[in-house]
Amino acid sequence: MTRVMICGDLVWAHQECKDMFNGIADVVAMDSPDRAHFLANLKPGGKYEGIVGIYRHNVSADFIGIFDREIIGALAGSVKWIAHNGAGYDQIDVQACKEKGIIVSNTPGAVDDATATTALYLMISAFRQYSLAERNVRTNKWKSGLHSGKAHDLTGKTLAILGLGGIGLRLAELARAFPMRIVYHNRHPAPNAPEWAEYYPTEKLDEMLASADVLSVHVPLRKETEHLVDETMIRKLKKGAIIVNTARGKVIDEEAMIRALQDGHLGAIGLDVYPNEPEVNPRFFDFPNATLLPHMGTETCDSQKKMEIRALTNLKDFLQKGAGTDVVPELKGLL
Ligand SMILES: O=C(O)C(=O)CO
Repeated sequence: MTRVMICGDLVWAHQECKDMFNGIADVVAMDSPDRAHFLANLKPGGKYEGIVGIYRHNVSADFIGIFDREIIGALAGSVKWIAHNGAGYDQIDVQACKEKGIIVSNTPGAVDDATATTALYLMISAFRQYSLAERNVRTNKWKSGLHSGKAHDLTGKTLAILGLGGIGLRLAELARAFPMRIVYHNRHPAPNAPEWAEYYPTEKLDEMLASADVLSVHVPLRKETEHLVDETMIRKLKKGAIIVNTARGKVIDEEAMIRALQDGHLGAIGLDVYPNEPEVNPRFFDFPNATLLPHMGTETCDSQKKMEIRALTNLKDFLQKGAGTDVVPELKGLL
């Protein structure tokens, strides 16, 4: 029987997994305690021999590390599909997969609600000083250090979205309810952008930044997007602007962001992601105007179940129809 591997525990979709692969594949759990054990068991005679597809979750990196060139190189020729659970697939060396003819899929759509509401929470907290206010209550400081002069309504403010994909679009819809003015930058106009979302192409990016009260980052981490939000971009925001990041920490130059908080150019920040998670730069703890979360963009049972099912469906569709629907853009040409 065909074999597929679950690499990183399933939490919510056990029954769905059983139903989906019943009669079409044996499901093998990756239970290696470390990378050496994993690599050894990919070899002929090892417990993962003969697998053709892999369901992968980032939690597996805690044991075997990320799917870098070493791991991709060690996968048997039988492996043709990696169904990643998550929107961001920066923990998989997609170029190495391409060279080996392995397709990678992700779970766009399934993450949109939970991640957009996380960005919304960070934005509201940043505008209204709610993070500091909560810290105050817990330490018996009441309104100490809270000034209405530093807090703002969201109504009428401009939200600039860097990367209007599924998450950015959901955030735009939520923020529109205040109402906020919505502007966005993509390399090309987003095909499903509503008419009220104003598009700023690269030539007009500076204009967008200068008009933004808050910049929310929603681009995937790739070589080209590492430190995309750099000193220059941050300084083009108006004084007192807010930055929110629920995408990936490395998309922003963290040192530049800290400098801009220190000299007051940025009014506040809201972060769910950091360059070297789970480490958080302790310098952020000194800023009363920083709202910080431990990467919980999709930490809801509803969304995580959707994500597990979407990743498993990609794997099942690969087995039954030759391809899943959510192939990552870099590999679409391989099909
Ligand atoms: O889906 C992703 O890429 C995430 O980061 C989940 O929070």
